[in-house]
Amino acid sequence: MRKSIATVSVSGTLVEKLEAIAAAGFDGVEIFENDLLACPLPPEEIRARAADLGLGIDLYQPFRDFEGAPAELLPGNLRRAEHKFRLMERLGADLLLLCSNVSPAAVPGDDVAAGHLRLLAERAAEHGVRVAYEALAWGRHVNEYLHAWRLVRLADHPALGVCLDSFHILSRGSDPIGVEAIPGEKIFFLQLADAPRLAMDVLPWSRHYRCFPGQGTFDLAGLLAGVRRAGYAGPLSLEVFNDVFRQASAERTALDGMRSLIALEREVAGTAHPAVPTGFAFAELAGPGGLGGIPAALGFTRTGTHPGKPVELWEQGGARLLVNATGADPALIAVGLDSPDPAGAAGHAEELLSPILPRARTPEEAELNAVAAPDGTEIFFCDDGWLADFTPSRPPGTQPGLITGIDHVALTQPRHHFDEAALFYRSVLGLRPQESLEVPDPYGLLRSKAMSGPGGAVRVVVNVAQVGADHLPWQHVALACDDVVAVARRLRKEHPGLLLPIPGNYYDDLDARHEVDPELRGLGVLYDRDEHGGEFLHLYTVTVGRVFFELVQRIGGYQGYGAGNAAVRLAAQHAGHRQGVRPGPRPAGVTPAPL
Ligand SMILES: O=C(O)c1ccc(O)c(O)c1
Ligand SMILES: [Mg+2]
Repeated sequence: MRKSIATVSVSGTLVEKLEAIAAAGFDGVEIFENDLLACPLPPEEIRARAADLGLGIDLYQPFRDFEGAPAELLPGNLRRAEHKFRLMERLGADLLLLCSNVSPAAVPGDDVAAGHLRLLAERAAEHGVRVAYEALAWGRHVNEYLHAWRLVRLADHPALGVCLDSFHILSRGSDPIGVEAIPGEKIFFLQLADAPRLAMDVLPWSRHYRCFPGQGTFDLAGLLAGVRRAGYAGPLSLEVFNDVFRQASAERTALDGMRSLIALEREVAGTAHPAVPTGFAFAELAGPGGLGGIPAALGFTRTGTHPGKPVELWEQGGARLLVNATGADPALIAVGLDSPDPAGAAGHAEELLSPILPRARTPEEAELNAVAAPDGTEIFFCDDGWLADFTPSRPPGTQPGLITGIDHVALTQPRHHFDEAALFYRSVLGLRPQESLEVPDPYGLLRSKAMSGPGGAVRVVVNVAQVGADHLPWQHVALACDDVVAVARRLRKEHPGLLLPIPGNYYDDLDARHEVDPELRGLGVLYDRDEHGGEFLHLYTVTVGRVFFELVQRIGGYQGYGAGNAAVRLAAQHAGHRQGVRPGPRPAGVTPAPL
């Protein structure tokens, strides 16, 4: 379907917005009035600029506070409308969006409102303009889409139809099934926005927190399927008011919007994701100086070396780490995911605008494709072939140990790209959002979202500094094990400096909440319990460069991440860093081993 986006959804001047929108491949735009008013170009030139960029002007908006206005305001309102119709002729736009009246002065009564709508449609038709009437969720008398449709039917004019906006429909909890009762040709326009579930009034929720489809919690695929069944064949148009998008790169936001529409169309078509990853193949760390000896200290064995690159393979149980000696500072630089169909997964990623990264490869090396996650981490789609690229330094066989695999990786996002990350992991990798929360940090606030694949085989936590530091420094690899206490005992004895010290106050509070093994206190093991009795024991290493390790033990089906302990962990990490090295940004020039 034709794809459009409202100019309000991206940052910049009107011309910058149009350029970014065109570059992302959109067919059209909704011109938002504020963007036009602030633009130094006359409407004819805006029209020409859009045409040069290959963009149609699908809609001009918003026109406000018209239907049901007190009688004495009608002449002035019609005068306003005439001006806008003439503007639209200059702009080459033939569809005007009318928002339902929000004025406290608006009078109730469907007959009056429908009469006004008819009048507006008659005047519009004289200019070759059509009017799409939208029920704002906070409209004074009209705030339900089916009410807007009743008025359109009453007004009964060919130049009048409805504009459906997913936010106004779904934020109020209206049943979207009603869209199927509206004849497709009377749905003049469809605006799409998602939103996180927030307990707040609909107006600030709409004006500050909308996001692209797939970034929030609304069932947009269900709504779109219904609108299509109704026979709607017009554009899918993103209309997102979002405080972060207003600051972010317009190019990146527009591209992300396009990705969201492609993913939505695939979801409606039932081709959402062909090859959801089934596990972690490896985590690759830039490890100059061997990561401070942490892999060996944690019980990993070096099992192979790459013949052509300074990369070592370290294994324990089902966990594999690649330690890449390039780079200035330790960091997590790539993640390998087991894929049932690596080629299909790579093709899917490309369709979702995540290009396969260029990679130097000798003919003997396994063919392996990677895409860049929003934070720059390279995500590889793997089958078992890549292991053969390493020259074994041991006889083959599983390296026994207490660690059994990789439980999750936690990545930190650039400040403006948290929603982009959620959409990337959901649409490109097929992971589902699981847990979203805010964690206090001594110097700010961290926002965190866990995404996971079927059965929790792949778990990715994305973090972003909500307030405070511009770019959160730390990433981590969480290793699964069957007995965290045994690991902790051994580390305490053999590498006492490796474990992150946890304050006694934490254990006093833990004792107040749960009866736990008193040994946890001395070992620095943290604890959580869920409402089903599932338990979580975990511990942290100190940080090297940007990265640290967590060891986790899940008991009784626990699905979380010990979120309640994250604030204590962050404070302990900051304390450690004030005594030692401060964390730096991701080292420049580190290229993941293109296996
Ligand atoms: O917040 C608003 O005023 C507003 C304006 C135009 C729209 O299409 C909309 O959905 C909301
Ligand atoms: Mg709207």
